Amino acid sequence: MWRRQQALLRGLPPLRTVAQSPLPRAGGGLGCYYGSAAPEGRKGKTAPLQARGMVDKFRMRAKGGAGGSGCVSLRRSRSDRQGRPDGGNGGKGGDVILECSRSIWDFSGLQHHMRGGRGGNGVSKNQIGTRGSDKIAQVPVGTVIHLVEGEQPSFAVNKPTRALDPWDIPGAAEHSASSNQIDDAVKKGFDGGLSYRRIAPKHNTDGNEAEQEINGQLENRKYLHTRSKPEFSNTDCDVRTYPRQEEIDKKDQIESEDEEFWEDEDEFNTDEEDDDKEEEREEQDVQFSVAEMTKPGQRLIIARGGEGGLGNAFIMKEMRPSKAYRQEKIARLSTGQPGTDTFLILELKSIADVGLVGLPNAGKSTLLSALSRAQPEIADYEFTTLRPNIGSLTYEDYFSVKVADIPGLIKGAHENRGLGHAFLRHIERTKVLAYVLDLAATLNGRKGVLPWEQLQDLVTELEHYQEGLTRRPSLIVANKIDEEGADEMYEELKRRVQGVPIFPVCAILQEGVPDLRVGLRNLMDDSDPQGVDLIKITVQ
Ligand SMILES: Nc1nc2c(ncn2[C@@H]2O[C@H](COP(=O)(O)OP(=O)(O)OP(=O)(O)O)[C@@H](O)[C@H]2O)c(=O)[nH]1
Repeated sequence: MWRRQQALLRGLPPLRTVAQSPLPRAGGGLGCYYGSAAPEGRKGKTAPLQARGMVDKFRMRAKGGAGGSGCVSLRRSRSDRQGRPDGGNGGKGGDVILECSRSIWDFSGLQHHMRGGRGGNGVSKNQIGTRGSDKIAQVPVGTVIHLVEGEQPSFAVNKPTRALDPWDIPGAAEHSASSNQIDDAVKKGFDGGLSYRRIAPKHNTDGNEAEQEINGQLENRKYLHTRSKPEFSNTDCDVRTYPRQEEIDKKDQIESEDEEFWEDEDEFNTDEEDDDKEEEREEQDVQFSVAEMTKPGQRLIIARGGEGGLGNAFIMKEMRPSKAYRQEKIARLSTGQPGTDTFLILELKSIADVGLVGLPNAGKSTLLSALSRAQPEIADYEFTTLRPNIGSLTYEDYFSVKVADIPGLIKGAHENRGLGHAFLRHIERTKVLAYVLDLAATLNGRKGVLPWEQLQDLVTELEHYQEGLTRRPSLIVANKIDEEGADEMYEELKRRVQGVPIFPVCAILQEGVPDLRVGLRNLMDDSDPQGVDLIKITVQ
């Protein structure tokens, strides 16, 4: 479904869906599994080829932690037997954050469900509850986020250290940026309540908006009231009827255990039929590419923690509720807000300047290791490369080019043959394409494909995947020139393919590699570079 929709979006005829395909699923569909990421029941359905493959599409549900409950407490003393409210506000719930990291290759280490920590409950003596812990998941560079349900994710500004976060300091007077509950409640006031103090927004050092009282720190002020006796008294407000701290804790624990969020743990482990239904449903509402993670260290908040509930000290000072509604309002405002809920699809699209494309065994990985310091797996069998490898090529003037070695493509990859074309998404963003052709594929009795036919197959597959992809600046690497008879094959290739530069190379001995480096650089700088045109390839 996913592939079909992508094809439709690109204006191509829809490709066969996974369900229709008689061949094993090769990673195109949403929620596809590879290797260890696959649930038991599904492992048998995948080809052995994929057993060590990467997970480059992933569905994830995230929920911000609930805010802690505000405390309802009275401080009594000998001189004040009725006591006065001193319950602190609840702490904010933790966020769920995606962090871009160079050391992560795919989504195999992620969890399908993530949830921020719950904010701590407020405590007596006007102490604010602790902030819920953030849950951080590391994703690879090049992760694209599609939104199925929920709020748009937002990039986080540089976070303040925990020590500076006012929500972490018990009894701190500042309130969180989006302290909506406080703000709303204060603005609305209580029914029949007295005047309230206005809370003005301010910008704190980390760029987040914070709210602060105009007239100084909350805890430094006296308990202000227009009446002579404290309005909050045992008679006005029977503390026994309020949700006490222990009760709130107990209730919250039960709620969090009961929540559906954890119940549908098998949501992503259903069988293929359910998977397709799910994909169909998702298709209707997916918002594509709502965010992209392109720089290491970048942080994206995908689910926000809820605001903490208000403590009775704050409510009584700021809102001065009327007697009639007091209990009800305090009970409602003291409950922490739930965090936001999102359903996302993560997709990996590597970012590189040059994409090495070739049939299996053409020598792409060997070439990458010759061009850069990358050390991809190299072996004399097909599909050694099961995930894209990226190497960095640095020139004398410190100009740097990233080269991606894409797993081998075969004819019919768009119909899910071989590893399928799932990996082609990794070259969607490359600026330059380098077609690696094996000059020795048919030499010395080998039953391979002739180099110009290799090129034709590759170009056809790329065009099937994305129309116009092959118009990108391109060059040809004629590899394995050291083999017997490869020189003649190279000469024949030059006759049959026009319009793009061809570089004879022996990747294994690094011969011709310096010229190729220059060729790649020229192609990057060229103002009018050429792509490969099928018409300019003579096959017959
Ligand atoms: N003679 C010769 N052999 C080479 C050359 N370059 C690579 N090879 C050999 O070709 C085989 C395949 O090399 P790889 O680099 O793994 O090829 P690949 O294109 O990455 O293969 P896949 O991972 O299947 O996509 C290995 O045995 C290499 O040693 C070359 O320039 N000359």
